[in-house]
Amino acid sequence: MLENPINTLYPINEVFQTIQGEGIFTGVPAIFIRLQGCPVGCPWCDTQHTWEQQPNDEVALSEVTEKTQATSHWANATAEQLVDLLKQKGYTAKHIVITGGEPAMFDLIELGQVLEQAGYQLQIETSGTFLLKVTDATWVTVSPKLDMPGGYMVRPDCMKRADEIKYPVAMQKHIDQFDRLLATCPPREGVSIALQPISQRPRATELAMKVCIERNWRLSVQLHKYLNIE
Ligand SMILES: C[S@@+](CC[C@H](N)C(=O)[O-])C[C@H]1O[C@@H](n2cnc3c(N)ncnc32)[C@H](O)[C@@H]1O
Ligand SMILES: Nc1nc2[nH]cc(C(=O)O)c2c(=O)[nH]1
Ligand code: SF4
Ligand SMILES: [Mg+2]
Repeated sequence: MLENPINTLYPINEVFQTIQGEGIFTGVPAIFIRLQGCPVGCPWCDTQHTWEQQPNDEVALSEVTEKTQATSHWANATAEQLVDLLKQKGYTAKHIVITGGEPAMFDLIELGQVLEQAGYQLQIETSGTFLLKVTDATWVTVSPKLDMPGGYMVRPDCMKRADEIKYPVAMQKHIDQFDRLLATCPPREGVSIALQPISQRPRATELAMKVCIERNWRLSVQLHKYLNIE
């Protein structure tokens, strides 16, 4: 039995099965559930169509699950509806990535409990700027967003809960900002740290590789963009 079965509605932008292209789980077959809405405002964000949750963009769940291109259309779904959908689609992956948008704007406990009961392992991709409401078993990937236009701050409790840190970089200034974050809001001992070059820019990739080698951090290159998959 769930502790609070209240049939929370989650705003869904898209659901698809692919290969995880980022972070520690790179290469793992995964189902992505992308939630609508993010106020953080990273200028280089690759999912800007998920930022606004406009009432006029609400569509039927069947429409978002059949998307062939990125749009700002979204549909409400309960956790149970999502489990039914994954079964109906015949997806074989057992790893589910909850992303967005900023999924940590929502209470993800019920979603996590229902998906875990159905046999899935959950991962959340988050900027670390909202209080996390996830199950204990959820793998938390924090991709810290520092000094972004939305004015949100990375939370020390998110940094402590992180199972991995995956920081987007393009220039030395970003490394300096990250160093200050690590000094003031340290993650747990031994947590994996990766640098992720912003938008595959060659200079960003060179910088990320250089710093990763110096610090013994990992490189995360958004494999899906090199493979031209979702
Ligand atoms: C689109 S975000 C959604 C989840 C959450 N809002 C976050 O920022 O972690 C998913 C991941 O993509 C990364 N990302 C977004 N745009 C990117 C870009 N242009 N280049 C590299 N990484 C990017 C984010 O840093 C994050 O790790
Ligand atoms: N293949 C693939 N891997 C990903 N890892 C994180 C993604 C995201 O947008 O959160 C993502 C994505 O959009 N596609
Ligand atoms: S926090 Fe994530 S979804 Fe929001 S703007 Fe930044 S990268 Fe995009
Ligand atoms: Mg992506």
